[in-house]
Amino acid sequence: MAEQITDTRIPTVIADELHIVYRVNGTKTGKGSATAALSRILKRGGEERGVRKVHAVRGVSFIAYRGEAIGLIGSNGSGKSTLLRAIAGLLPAEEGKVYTDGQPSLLGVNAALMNDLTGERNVILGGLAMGMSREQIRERYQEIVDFSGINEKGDFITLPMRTYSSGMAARLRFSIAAAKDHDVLMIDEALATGDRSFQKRSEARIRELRKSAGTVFLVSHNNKSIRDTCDRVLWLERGELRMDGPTDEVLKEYEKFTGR
Ligand SMILES: Nc1ncnc2c1ncn2[C@@H]1O[C@H](COP(=O)(O)OP(=O)(O)OP(=O)(O)O)[C@@H](O)[C@H]1O
Repeated sequence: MAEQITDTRIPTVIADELHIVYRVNGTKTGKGSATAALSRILKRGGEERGVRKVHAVRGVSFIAYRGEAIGLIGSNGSGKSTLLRAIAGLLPAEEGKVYTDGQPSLLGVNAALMNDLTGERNVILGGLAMGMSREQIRERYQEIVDFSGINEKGDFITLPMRTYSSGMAARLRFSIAAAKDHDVLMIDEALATGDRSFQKRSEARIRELRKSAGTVFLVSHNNKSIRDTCDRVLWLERGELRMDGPTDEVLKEYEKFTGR
């Protein structure tokens, strides 16, 4: 008899046997030269010489559901950021597929705001980039600035972002992204950069975002942040999914692996 389907959860992201490969040019002698570039252009078909492939994600499959907060862990270079960028549609799949419900938003520490513009202008720019109207941004503006804590030590919001410390800039980026309810919000290491009180505020906001029915992915090397925010963890190692399960179980194995 056919098995009855009782799963009523709503999938938001499906990765099906996903492979991501980077191609790096100019890895042979004469790398950056104009003649090397020209010969690359002139070469047709086959694998080009001097092009190195980096197979960063190798056959990863999982289903994420609405209301879940999923931690992504793994040692340096294991493919966490690459996987997030692929889910956001910023990298093409070499093989396999990613399906998403709605537009995923990727919030990286390097998310592109304009360094020469003031914090104020960047709040507007970031809001518009996320699809908010000017009206919505105006309504939320003070909330974003207060949440970021940028103005706690003076009127910094009217200074260009290049005058901010890396922690201050990361806080502002997080605050802008967190001002909107997202279908799928992906956060790459943002929590590691703020100070402890800001980390606590952002963890609370992540929990709220989850409640408003979205899915949150969090990449972090801070096991405590993962423990406090996520109920499920994906552990990547050398581009492969080594474990997928409840936070406590996966972190226990991961801590054994890393010797902590
Ligand atoms: N733009 C790129 N071009 C070529 N290779 C890349 C590129 N970005 C990342 N890689 C390679 O892909 C692999 C996975 O990198 P990725 O940044 O996804 O790892 P990560 O798990 O996020 O690492 P970390 O914890 O250090 O941030 C690494 O081997 C890295 O060298």
